Amino acid sequence: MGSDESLKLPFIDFSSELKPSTPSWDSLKLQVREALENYGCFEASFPNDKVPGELRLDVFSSLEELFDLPLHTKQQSGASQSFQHGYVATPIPFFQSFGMDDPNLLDVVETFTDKLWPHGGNPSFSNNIHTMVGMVSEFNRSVRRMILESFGLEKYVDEHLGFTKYHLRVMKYEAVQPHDETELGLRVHTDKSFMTILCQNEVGGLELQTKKGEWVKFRPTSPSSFVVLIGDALHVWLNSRVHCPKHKVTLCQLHDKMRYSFGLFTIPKPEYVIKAPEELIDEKHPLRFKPFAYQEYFALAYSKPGSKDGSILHAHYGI
Ligand SMILES: O=C(O)CCC(=O)C(=O)O
Ligand SMILES: [Fe+2]
Repeated sequence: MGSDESLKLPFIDFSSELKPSTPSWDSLKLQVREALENYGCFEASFPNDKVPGELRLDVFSSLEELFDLPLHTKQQSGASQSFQHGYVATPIPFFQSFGMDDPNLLDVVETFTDKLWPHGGNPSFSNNIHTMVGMVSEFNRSVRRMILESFGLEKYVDEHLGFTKYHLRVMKYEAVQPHDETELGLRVHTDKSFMTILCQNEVGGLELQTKKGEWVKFRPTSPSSFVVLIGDALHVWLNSRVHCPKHKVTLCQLHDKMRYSFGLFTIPKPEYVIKAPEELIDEKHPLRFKPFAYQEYFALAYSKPGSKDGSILHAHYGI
């Protein structure tokens, strides 16, 4: 099915102060819940004092610098055991990515940077990435608190926030010579995370599928927007009360610019057992998934090629 050009992602303006128990917080949390129930995602916009436009530009120039390194240097960041870690490159279209666990820790980012720039590291790269991760992860904690509050699950907030870690993936997409007008940059999948927050440079391409099955192209309303989306882990933990959107990236052949994106994935700690709280289980909402340890699902999802679209989740754990 093609995308419906008239559809837009829900848009939420986060310019007010994000302080729990304030009227603006309570209004935002209802908007967040409504967007996630129907779309599983939304566009979040921030004023310049929260995520400065210059920081965004600095992050994208740092990514250009990173992907411009010679191939053998990029491979030194650690061989990839899975799509998740180290450097990955695929030829058509030319897609490259780097994955890093715990990017919220400055020494982890610096160790990564020192491997790639062995003569003195690259302090501005480390600072740009680490600062952006800090801002996005703080925002992510607020959104998850809003979601739990909106379902009356305040008592789980500390447990939920405490059992998560972060993973960063940065990507570069390059369209190759046309076979067709558009081509697939990243195939259809759901994220395995609790939540993912993405930002991209000015080159579009992200498409997400709504609960009704329509594909929506993400066209940012403002250049300072992020996309927030639900992954399998939160979909299961919330007993399917929020949608988990399949998504993909398509590239327009006519675009001669590179597409860069930055994704911060909030993931459960490996041993965390994902089990819906009893408050979300009733006659109208029977338990939808058997509980499982996150590492078990993660290993399963990455062991079977072609199983990234969420079907394996339903096949193994669906009730
Ligand atoms: O590049 C993008 O905008 C999307 C990336 C994505 O969906 C992923 O890494 O899981
Ligand atoms: Fe994704």
